[in-house]
Amino acid sequence: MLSPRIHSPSRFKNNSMPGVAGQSRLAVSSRAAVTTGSGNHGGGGGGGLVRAVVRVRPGLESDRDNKPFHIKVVKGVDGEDLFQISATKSSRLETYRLDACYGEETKTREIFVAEMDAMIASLCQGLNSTVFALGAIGGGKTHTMKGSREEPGLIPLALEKILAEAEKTSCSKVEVSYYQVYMDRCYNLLDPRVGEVSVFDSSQGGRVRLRGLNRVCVKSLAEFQKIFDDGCARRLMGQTVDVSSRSHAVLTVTMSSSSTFSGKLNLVDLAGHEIDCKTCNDVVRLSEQRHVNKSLSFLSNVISALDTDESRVSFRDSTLTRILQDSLGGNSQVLTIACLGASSYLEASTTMNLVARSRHITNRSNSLEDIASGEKSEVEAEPRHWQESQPKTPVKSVSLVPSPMCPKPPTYLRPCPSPAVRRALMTDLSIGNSPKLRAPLKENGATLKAKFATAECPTAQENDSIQSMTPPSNTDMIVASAVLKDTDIKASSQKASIQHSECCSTCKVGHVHLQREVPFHQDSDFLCTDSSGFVGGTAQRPLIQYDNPIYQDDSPPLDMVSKTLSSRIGVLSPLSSNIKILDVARSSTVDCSNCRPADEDLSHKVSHQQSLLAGNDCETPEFSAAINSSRLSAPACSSPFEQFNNCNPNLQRTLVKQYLNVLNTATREELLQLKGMGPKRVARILELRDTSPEPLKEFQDLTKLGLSERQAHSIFHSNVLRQIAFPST
Ligand SMILES: Nc1ncnc2c1ncn2[C@@H]1O[C@H](COP(=O)(O)OP(=O)(O)OP(=O)(O)O)[C@@H](O)[C@H]1O
Repeated sequence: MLSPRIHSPSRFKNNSMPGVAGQSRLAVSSRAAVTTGSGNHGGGGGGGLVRAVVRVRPGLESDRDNKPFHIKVVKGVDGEDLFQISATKSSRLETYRLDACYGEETKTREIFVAEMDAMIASLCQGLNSTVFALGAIGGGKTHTMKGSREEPGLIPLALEKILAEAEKTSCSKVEVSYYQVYMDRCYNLLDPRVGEVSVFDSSQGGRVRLRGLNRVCVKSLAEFQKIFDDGCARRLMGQTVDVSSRSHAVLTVTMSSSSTFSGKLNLVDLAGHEIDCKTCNDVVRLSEQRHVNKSLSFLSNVISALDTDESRVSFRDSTLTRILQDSLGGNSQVLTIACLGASSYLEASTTMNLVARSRHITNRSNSLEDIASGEKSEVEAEPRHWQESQPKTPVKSVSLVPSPMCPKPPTYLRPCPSPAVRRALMTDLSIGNSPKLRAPLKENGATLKAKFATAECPTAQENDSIQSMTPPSNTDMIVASAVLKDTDIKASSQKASIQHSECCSTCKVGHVHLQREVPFHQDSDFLCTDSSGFVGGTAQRPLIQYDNPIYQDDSPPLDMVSKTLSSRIGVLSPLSSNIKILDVARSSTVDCSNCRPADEDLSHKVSHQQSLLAGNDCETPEFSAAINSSRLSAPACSSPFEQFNNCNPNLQRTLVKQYLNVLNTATREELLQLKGMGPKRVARILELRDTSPEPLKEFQDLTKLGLSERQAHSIFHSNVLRQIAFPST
């Protein structure tokens, strides 16, 4: 069976929907459902009309042995019932103030009675409502909304009830439209001939009009079921995990009477969010998923803003929210159902955050009960103490885009660093740069460097427990204290191992891609999209994915980045020394005497660190100066290739461009003077030039000359880099 279990709460509340007095949640079996909240919509919010509930589906055959998380109800400080989702294999847990929780045994009809009866009553009075089923792929959204013949979903149940109500008031007309929003474009599902539906603003008071969307009048459930089934068959599905919906499907039911009112009910089966790297997606799939995740983030922003009664709600950020605008704002009711399957803890918490971001109360990555001894707390306490005593330094170098939507720092978001910073991180992504830190790491049998080099990553299980070990923001301090306390090898070893764990904790499976880690300032608000499209919010979500990393879990980017920046920026060195190095480098005289031995450098760092601790010198080296200094001071003793890697990326690009330019334009004689260019290769270049004026545009184009990549590098190296390093040769 699936792990999530609903622990019955000690008390239940009558939790009524507006418009229907006395509608009781007790209609739902106490064994399977839990309700909390203050009795109004949006129990945790500002008294808005947003209800956030969770439905946990039973385990399927494929979920066997997969117990990624538990859900339980706990008592809040003031005695209220709170929902807690906790990882099975670690002590990570998050707490939300939700309105209800429906367990594995709850039938859709029970949810309908509890949540939607009142909505339909409101519809009859001319109010608009929207129901969203949201969750990861395979979470049970379609089962909840559409259902099956054996267990009809909320859509057929709603239609059944609406048609019954319409019959009572003989003048009411029930019409349905059905469309999908795919890659932010709207398509009619009832009439395939129409194709794309145009969304444009109407001249009447900010309303949105949909040109090409037809409404079909339905009189009986059988009639509706046929239309609906046809529409469902047209919905875009992917084959990645079983059959998965790749678009948001919206069924809009309009109930109107010629004289009095016209209410609208939107029933939305959202596309599932997913961590794209898990499924080795192709380009189209990635793009689809990116759109899905992005639109879900925008929807979450809207829900959160409505829930907290914010004065500005950004409906226009995505097509879906733009279309649904008139059924979300004002006095419309919104019901969000978080459908949780047996996905990972991360996916479950992402779902919860998307649905109930503004109800997110706590987020703990470690729990004292789970810590066998006090050892870890001590290890954490020291860096924290150190951190508190320090001025904020290197991370501010990374510019962050402030988000107007995020009142709290979203823990899963990290801003993308500039390519230069990424490169800098990549080159220095090794704690092993410090011999004193390397020693304890070696002692532990696994240096970070080795870890990264061999691309070893913790397993999912390890990862969860790793994440629970220490809060992310401590690692930088751990690095610092490890450098400082060289006498305390044991302590350093402990700290270094924690640091190592954190650095690797961003991925659960597969390999590590060095470029994926990006700086993250936890004290800042910012808005950033990742490759999978998530935008803003406070959801626990992994984010930036460069090239082809595989990650699954929330990560401590601050630590790793602080660490790497520390080594790159030279934050532990005094400004004066940076300037000195810079000056030496600028003098353009390559002199090995300027390269201080590592130990000397370290002692320098230590002495500066000690002076920092003593509060004597709080100066922070300029980021750019430090970058330059480390780049410029290094090459004296390094190979030309290392120099090339160390030099400014713009310079690298320029050199490559110049080199290719020479190959594209030089005469035959000039080309023959180049190293590695024999008559055959030169002839090939001239041949290529006949076909195109600029045949070599990229470095990779050198393979057109019949060179392997290695040969191309080697020739480039001998022609260009040697000239830089040893101009006299
Ligand atoms: N409450 C439930 N009881 C029994 N089976 C369920 C329940 N919820 C979901 N399932 C089953 O789980 C599987 C996945 O559910 P479903 O297709 O509804 O997921 P989904 O969230 O719509 O996925 P996707 O985003 O990929 O479309 C289906 O086989 C469905 O029958």
